[in-house]
Amino acid sequence: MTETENFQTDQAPVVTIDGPSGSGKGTIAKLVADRLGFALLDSGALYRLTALAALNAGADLDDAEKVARIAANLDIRFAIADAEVSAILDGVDVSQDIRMERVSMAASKVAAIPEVRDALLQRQRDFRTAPGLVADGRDMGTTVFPDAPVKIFLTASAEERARRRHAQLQGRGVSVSLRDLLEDIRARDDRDMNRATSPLAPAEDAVVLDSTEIDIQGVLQRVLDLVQQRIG
Ligand SMILES: Nc1ncnc2c1ncn2[C@@H]1O[C@H](COP(=O)(O)OP(=O)(O)OP(=O)(O)O)[C@@H](O)[C@H]1O
Ligand SMILES: Nc1ccn([C@H]2C[C@H](O)[C@@H](COP(=O)(O)O)O2)c(=O)n1
Repeated sequence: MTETENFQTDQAPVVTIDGPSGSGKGTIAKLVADRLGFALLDSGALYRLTALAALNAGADLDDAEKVARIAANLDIRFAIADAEVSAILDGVDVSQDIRMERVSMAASKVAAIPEVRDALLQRQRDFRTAPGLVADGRDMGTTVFPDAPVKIFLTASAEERARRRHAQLQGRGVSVSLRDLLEDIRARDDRDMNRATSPLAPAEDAVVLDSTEIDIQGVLQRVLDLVQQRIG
């Protein structure tokens, strides 16, 4: 890479969208990236891929050193076809597998390991590229891209997030109880917000957007307005 390309990459604007599970980060991040022609980072997918690789290896998820080694050596890539992003682990498309509930819970556990977060930090920063990046996760605005010009903290009530997830799963033909989903969401919120390293929290300079009563188009418009104000 030439010095000029490197400069452009380091300076490329980043829009960070952090928030709890099911608040709509992934949906909004994709729409915003499409509108702006920016690259997209789904940082949760990296934790999910680490969790799946650790489960596949039969690793004890409490073995921080081992799981961190797995995170540091992940053989992954993201492929884009028909506007859909697929996650490839060791050459296999695992896009569906990483969304399974057991992987979600495992991801939340491995994400609490500081050594795993360190191992994934540079990999996330490497997504920054011209003309810009939209990054969604839990610590995009606080830790990974603290200099981002646009930071959103997207939230919604736990009940509404459980309802959305329930509808999403039903749409895919997966039957789960709303009560179980709500419990699950609360357990993940608790773990994500209370871990010692990079806990889920709005950056000081983030705009907090509560989408409980705002539909997807409404949230998208608010984010685009903010991008217009901050980046032009
Ligand atoms: N403002 C909204 N109003 C209604 N439904 C929404 C809204 N935002 C997102 N959804 C729906 O909620 C579900 C969850 O959204 P999404 O997967 O984007 O959340 P997320 O924050 O990325 O979750 P996770 O962190 O668990 O990956 C999806 O079915 C999505 O279509
Ligand atoms: N920057 C991030 C992204 C995700 N995580 C954790 C939080 C979840 O428990 C898990 C999966 O994320 P999701 O795909 O649901 O967004 O990974 C995190 O700690 N930091």
